[in-house]
Amino acid sequence: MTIAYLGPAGTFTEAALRQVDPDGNDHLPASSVPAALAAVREGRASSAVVPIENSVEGGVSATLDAVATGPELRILAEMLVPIRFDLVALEDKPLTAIRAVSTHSHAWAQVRQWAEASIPQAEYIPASSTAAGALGLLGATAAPYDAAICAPNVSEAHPELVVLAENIGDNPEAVTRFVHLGGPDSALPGRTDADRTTLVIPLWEDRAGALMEILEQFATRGVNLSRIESRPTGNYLGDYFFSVDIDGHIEDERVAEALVGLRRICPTTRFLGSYARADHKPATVASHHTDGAFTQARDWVAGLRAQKS
Ligand SMILES: O=C(O)C(=O)C[C@]1(C(=O)O)C=C[C@@H](O)C=C1
Repeated sequence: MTIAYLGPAGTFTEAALRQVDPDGNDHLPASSVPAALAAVREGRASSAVVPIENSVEGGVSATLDAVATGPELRILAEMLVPIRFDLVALEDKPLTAIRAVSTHSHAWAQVRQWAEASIPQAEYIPASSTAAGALGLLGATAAPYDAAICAPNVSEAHPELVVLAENIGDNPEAVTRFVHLGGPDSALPGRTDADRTTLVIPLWEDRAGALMEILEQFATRGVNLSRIESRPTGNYLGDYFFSVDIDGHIEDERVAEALVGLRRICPTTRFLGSYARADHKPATVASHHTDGAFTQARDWVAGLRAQKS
């Protein structure tokens, strides 16, 4: 049961993976989100863990785009990881002496204010992950940077790294949401009282009111959206899809009814999964949007239709 993840060891993604598989060691580090997902799609891994949303930076585009096209995948679970960044180097030195610093672009976005105030002279060098940036300092060949920004557990695992500044994130409450994905035939996680469903909705027809028509499918069934982002398909300018998280499980009548409506107006709508929310926050459901209200109304219509001569 190999699990692929955005590696190497020491990334925040690995911390999320440890929540799913604390003692396992059949973990396959990948150098990018698409590479981790390709390992599942090509059968080299049974599942993968990747970041999907950060409380400061928003959706992780690499993940939103990679799951929107290509062979389908299913989200099995989500995990939350509190984000804490340290600045590390190979030797102790004043912050004013740092020439270039490396980290993942999402991490850089979360320390930007600190960096502007504390190391304004430093050039930013992107890394494929926070741990990859830090481990680059330890490589056999000299890295084109002399400091890196990573999770504290990287310097804990590699005592050669000196921590120059601790807890440098602009928002100390930052959290990243990760998802555990399997192949399209993965068993649907059971319904709890606090679930989330993730969808990809390509804009079927570019016309006035198209987005409103999509949103109406949720609004009229009492389904709350917790995230909506538009992403370019890459096909041509102005061609977009929506990446959407809604409160609830496909086994909830209101969610199932909304998906029926959605699929009618956007026939290429993609279901990415229904799974338990990591924060266990239950959806607020009005009495006329409960399972009972939907089945009662449906039974009423079925009864009327059965009265044929
Ligand atoms: O580079 C890492 O350590 C990752 O796990 C990736 C990632 C991300 O893509 O957002 C995860 C959490 C942090 O927000 C910064 C980077």
